[in-house]
Amino acid sequence: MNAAENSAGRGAGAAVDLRIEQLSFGYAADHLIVADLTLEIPAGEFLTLVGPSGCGKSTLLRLIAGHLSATRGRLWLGGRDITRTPPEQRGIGLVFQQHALFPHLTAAQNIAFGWSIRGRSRRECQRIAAEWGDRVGLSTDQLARYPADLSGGQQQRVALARALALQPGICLLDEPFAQLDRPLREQLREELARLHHLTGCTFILVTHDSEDALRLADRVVVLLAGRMAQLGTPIDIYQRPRNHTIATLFGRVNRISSCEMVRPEQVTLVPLGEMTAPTVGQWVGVVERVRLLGGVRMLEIRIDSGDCWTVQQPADASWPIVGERVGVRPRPEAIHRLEV
Ligand SMILES: Nc1ncnc2c1ncn2[C@@H]1O[C@H](COP(=O)(O)OP(=O)(O)OP(=O)(O)O)[C@@H](O)[C@H]1O
Repeated sequence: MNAAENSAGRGAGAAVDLRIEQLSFGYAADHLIVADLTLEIPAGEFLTLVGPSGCGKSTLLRLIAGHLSATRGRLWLGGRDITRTPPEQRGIGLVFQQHALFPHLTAAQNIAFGWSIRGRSRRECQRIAAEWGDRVGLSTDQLARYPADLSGGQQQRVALARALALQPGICLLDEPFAQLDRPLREQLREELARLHHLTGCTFILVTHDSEDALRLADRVVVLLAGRMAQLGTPIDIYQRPRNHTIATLFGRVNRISSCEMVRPEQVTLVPLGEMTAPTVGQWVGVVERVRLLGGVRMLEIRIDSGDCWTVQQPADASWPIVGERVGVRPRPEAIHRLEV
């Protein structure tokens, strides 16, 4: 057993569950930012929190971390009531954008900082830093550098290692990769999934990137104006969003009627000559635009009724072309009814 695993630090080792009970909070007395939120997160779950800017995602994370105190409600971590527990005694790992690394400490010293202030020897701290540095993909050379001499991605790896090295039962991540470019984000997304698997820790990730949210999560919480608007598996949220606002957070939406929608990959294109009668469940439109997006071909089709639909095809499709008239036919089983 290594020093980290052998630790007696609060929450060290096993993942813990979190219960949020009727939690409310407002920066001003007359305006709730988090409103009567109840949620149970089982130990080891990867939960993502998604919602439009200003809906209260970071505020909720700060309440869980203990940097803000709830106006109403309770928080239970591993069966322990932590509602009034100071942040440093909650045993929660944090990777927040605003939690900068200590500039005067090397990457290795940053990673082992939590253990160093708990009295671990220098040698133990070095070993912990090497072990966690390796787990997050930092080289020995990078571990010896100061944060200012590391790239943004490397700094976030240090922040991740620093949070996870203490083996918290739960780790809160607030947009950790928001500042990074797309290829790096994708790489770190995969690494985050690997680290979640490796540590078994409960993860709560705030993100405005719907792809992160859907790819990483066991379950997704959608917050709208401080309230839980939907909770479900990624497939639930993507294919069966409760309303139009939620649907648009997670990708393109084709509206069939005021309360029915279909996703772009669930629409079949039909040559006009092969359109069947009667015409219920199919429409005709003209291709206005074709774009290659990663591995797919996206078409924008102006339906005769005036609506614009997005239809997804494999990247190597060559039909139809811009200006052509086509039939569009949503797969009946993929048509989803929204609450209005
Ligand atoms: N310290 C503060 N004092 C007063 N209002 C605040 C404070 N911090 C945040 N707010 C307000 O609370 C609301 C929720 O903010 P929060 O940062 O939780 O949203 P968010 O969903 O994380 O947004 P984003 O995705 O833009 O980061 C916003 O309207 C914001 O302006």
